[in-house]
Amino acid sequence: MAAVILEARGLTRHFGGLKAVDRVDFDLAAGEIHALIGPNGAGKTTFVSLLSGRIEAGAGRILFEGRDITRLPAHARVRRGIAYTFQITQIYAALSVYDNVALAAQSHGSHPLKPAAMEALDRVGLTDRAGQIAGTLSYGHQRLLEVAMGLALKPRLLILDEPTQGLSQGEIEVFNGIVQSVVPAATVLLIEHNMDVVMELAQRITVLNFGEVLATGTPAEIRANPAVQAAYLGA
Ligand SMILES: Nc1ncnc2c1ncn2[C@@H]1O[C@H](COP(=O)(O)OP(=O)(O)OP(=O)(O)O)[C@@H](O)[C@H]1O
Repeated sequence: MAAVILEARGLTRHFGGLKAVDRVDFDLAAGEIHALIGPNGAGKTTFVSLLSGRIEAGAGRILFEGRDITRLPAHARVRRGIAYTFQITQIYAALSVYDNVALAAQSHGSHPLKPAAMEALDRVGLTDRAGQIAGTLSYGHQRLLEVAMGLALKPRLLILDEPTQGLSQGEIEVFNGIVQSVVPAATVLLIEHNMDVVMELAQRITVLNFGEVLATGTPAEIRANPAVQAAYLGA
């Protein structure tokens, strides 16, 4: 296996009595596309929120590029190269498409700003819409803008939470191409319910169930795993 870029050990987050993420061990290989799947409520969003620092771990630790980031605030993790695009609410609806991406590029410290912002827009195919007010974009284009904002941060690790939700088939194909273009320079961790997207993109898949890792493996191994079929794929 390639070098490990991110390592979680015993990562845990409970909400009251609910074990949303429970003692999870997880390795991400540098340069891979890794999908995180599992039934609704399995703990996927909570898990990536722990990795990005949006929420604090109850126990366990996270190493990123060999350094312990468990207690770092989210913004410090962004500076280390972890970008988490999670929800459309990240977009500034009243600003132009360009300004949204430029803000992300600026927070990365890119200089000059314009080429960095335009490159990110070009990668998601939104160059022609640079001047448009972001809130007037179609839903699919807003999701692509969100990905462009993530790319403008020049991440080492890009975490995408259900990025294809609500996209048309054509937009999904564009999205798949974008993700494939990001690796292996960067690493991608993808929460995804669309199994066609998972099977096309992922080199490895981790299945979460009730806050625990049920299985990790290649797409073929995961498809053939009886426990996964019972808990998720066959459902
Ligand atoms: N802030 C919170 N307070 C209390 N419970 C929470 C909180 N966030 C998540 N949970 C609960 O933790 C469990 C895991 O939720 P999470 O959103 O991580 O699952 P998920 O696998 O991402 O689900 P989905 O596929 O539906 O997005 C769920 O039972 C959820 O209701």
